Amino acid sequence: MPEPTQPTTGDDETTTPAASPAAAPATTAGAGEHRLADPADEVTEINPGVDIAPEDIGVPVVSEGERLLEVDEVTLRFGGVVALNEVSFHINKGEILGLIGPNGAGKTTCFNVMTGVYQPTSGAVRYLGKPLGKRKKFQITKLGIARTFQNIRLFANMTALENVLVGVDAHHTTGVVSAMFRLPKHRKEESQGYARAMELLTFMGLDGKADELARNLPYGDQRRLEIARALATSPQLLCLDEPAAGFNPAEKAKLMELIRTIRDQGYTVLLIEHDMKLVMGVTDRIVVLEFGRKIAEGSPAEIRDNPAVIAAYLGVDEEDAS
Ligand SMILES: Nc1ncnc2c1ncn2[C@@H]1O[C@H](COP(=O)(O)OP(=O)(O)OP(=O)(O)O)[C@@H](O)[C@H]1O
Repeated sequence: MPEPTQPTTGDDETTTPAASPAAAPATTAGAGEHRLADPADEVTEINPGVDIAPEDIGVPVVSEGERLLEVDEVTLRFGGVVALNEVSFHINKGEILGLIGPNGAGKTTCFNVMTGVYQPTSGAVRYLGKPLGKRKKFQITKLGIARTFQNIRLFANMTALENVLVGVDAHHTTGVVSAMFRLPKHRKEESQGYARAMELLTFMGLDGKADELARNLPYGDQRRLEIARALATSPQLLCLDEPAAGFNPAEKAKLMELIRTIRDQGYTVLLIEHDMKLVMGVTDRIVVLEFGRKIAEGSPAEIRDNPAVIAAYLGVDEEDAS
């Protein structure tokens, strides 16, 4: 994605980009070393918001199938570029929604608008019925929207465990004084946070890597660590930006299983992904963007047969594609 030409509205980005797919060795699925957690493992059960329930921080909880987030006629311009053009769609609690489209369609920009990186030029994003407004990134994280990045952003010089603890800390309620004097409430939060972080590392098959520096982890592990860190913020909505980039087919198949397991444990997932097999295999519904506009929305089967979508991907006129 190009460098921003518009100032961000969120807090400063403090993460250090980790090794890129080209710079780091890919994991070899099936090699045994970097196993994804088996969804059937009892120990891998996790609960969203296990430490802090959303209602504890004033966030209403919606039931399965109810509308969690709504993108309402959102337009975003970067100078002359209309990255999003009156885009509307919604995400229901408990579903896996795919956001697809050719390169430059506006998918990542959409994530950026939903997570407070950019303010829409017009339109609104509503979460649990309320506009996100000018909330900053950390405030949106606290409300329950977490994301991973197309280009992995981990704290490269921190261990896997420390990276996840950063996510857990987002919900800590004790302050500096409590920490300095190691008051009981702080110590309790700290030990709960540690347990939660280890639980998430186990869930992602990374428990054996807890003490390794993020930058030394193989590429596939870095991608899974990013998901663990996002889950550590106890989100209601998990946004994954091309989580399978750089994965081989076996790793993609495992990722698909993992995404399903994440949903089965109560999370709602929004997935940007170029790999059509993965998107078609794991999502309940798909929204398609092209040149910043929504061109289709429907079930994977409907999207697969949609002439406008086929045309967008093949780069031909819609009539020629039908
Ligand atoms: N910060 C920015 N400044 C200027 N233009 C931008 C910026 N971010 C995105 N764009 C432009 O907005 C459009 C949408 O970009 P975006 O990265 O959202 O597409 P995408 O669908 O995520 O693409 P890809 O699949 O290649 O990641 C593109 O034309 C892009 O060049």
